[in-house]
Amino acid sequence: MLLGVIGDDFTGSSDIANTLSKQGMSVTQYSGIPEQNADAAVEAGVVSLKTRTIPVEEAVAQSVEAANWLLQQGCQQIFFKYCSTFDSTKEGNIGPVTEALADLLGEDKIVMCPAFPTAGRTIFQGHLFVGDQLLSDSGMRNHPLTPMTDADLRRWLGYQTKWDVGHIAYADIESGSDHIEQLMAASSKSMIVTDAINDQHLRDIGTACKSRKLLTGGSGLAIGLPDNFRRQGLIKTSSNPWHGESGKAVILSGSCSIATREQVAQYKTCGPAREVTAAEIIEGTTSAAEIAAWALAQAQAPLIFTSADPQIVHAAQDKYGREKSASAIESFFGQLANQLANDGVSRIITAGGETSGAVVLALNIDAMEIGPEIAAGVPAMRVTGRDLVIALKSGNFGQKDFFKHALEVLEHA
Ligand SMILES: Nc1ncnc2c1ncn2[C@@H]1O[C@H](COP(=O)(O)OP(=O)(O)OP(=O)(O)O)[C@@H](O)[C@H]1O
Ligand SMILES: O=C(O)[C@@H](O)C(=O)CO
Repeated sequence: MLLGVIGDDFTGSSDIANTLSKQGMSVTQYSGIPEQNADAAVEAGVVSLKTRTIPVEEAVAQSVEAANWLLQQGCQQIFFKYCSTFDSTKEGNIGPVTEALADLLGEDKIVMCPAFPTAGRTIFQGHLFVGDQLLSDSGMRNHPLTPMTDADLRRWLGYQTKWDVGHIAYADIESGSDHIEQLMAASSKSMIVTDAINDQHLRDIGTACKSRKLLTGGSGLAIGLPDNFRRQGLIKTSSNPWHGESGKAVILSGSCSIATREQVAQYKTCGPAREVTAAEIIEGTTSAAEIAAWALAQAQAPLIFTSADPQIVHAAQDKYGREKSASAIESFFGQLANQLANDGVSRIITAGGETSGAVVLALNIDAMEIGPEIAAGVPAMRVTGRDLVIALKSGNFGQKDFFKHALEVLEHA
């Protein structure tokens, strides 16, 4: 294994696995830290954790353990993947996890670059944009767990770390990889926010970081990394033997992002859909078994969703508590997925990082092989050793008809 990635959620992990696979690396996504060694053919291993919103100490401990496993597999470089919208609170976890990984690896200049221009996330003068809006003006200001109320990455990261936070601005990034490499070499110990508004910027930053032991960012930053290994003759050309599954399918959506709510609304016009509320789950007026029975009785792939508008989410959080509502809903989706897989469902689409993590963990999935891209940042995946294909959609990703399109790719491609 050449490159080791630690993803702070499961959809983000499949996002970067998709990027690396498209750039020609042989990639496997692991669910949690594997107990065994990786297959020798794996060139990039992505360890998916569910650490984005757990307490800082736990996120740090799990990330360090994941890094140690990846180093044992021979990785030359570690990439800490977080969200392209920098999802975190003022307390962490991005800063503290980066500090701990830097200490482990002996790295003291670390790029912090969540930019993902393909999905409309760009960084300019240290500020993160979603399309033409500042992050703090975008739907992310209402995120159920990590409301992003400040677009200045330097300031937000500054709350989370004792390290100095540096910045390489657009004009320097435009000057290319040698210049970026020199600026990094000349800087003192720091986490360095790098502007990036297009893929060439990300390629140049990636090239400039060829000798760095640790990088951090969104999947966009990974675009230039396979070439660093390819130039050293370390990447083998591998074929990607993907095949889909034609059996029963289900869509599970716990994401409350604007994009997902639009996708839910669209799917409701053409397929069976059932909303489950936080109150029904928490007060036990419905159950995973009941919803599974409804799902299995549908002629077309059913959508089960808790996705709701911000005012509904806030009302549930005020009544039951933010953590309690999130964990009850996540555990509901986990039980539901388990029940449906036991009943023969072979295509599962999930929306939302936390939701996807809960589902993959409940299904006891060890590893997933990366197949064709369904939408930017979302690959079709095959669960290793099982007749099960899966797509984990990040909350903000995908076009309006994503669910219908994903069902087709998982079946036919
Ligand atoms: N109706 C609801 N009321 C309260 N909380 C909800 C409701 N529906 C979902 N949630 C919770 O909101 C959180 C949504 O986070 P999730 O990571 O799944 O989606 P996302 O943030 O849109 O996706 P991503 O992390 O990929 O951007 C989950 O913890 C989920 O359980
Ligand atoms: O970077 C992104 O936006 C996604 O891969 C993600 O992490 C969402 O959970």
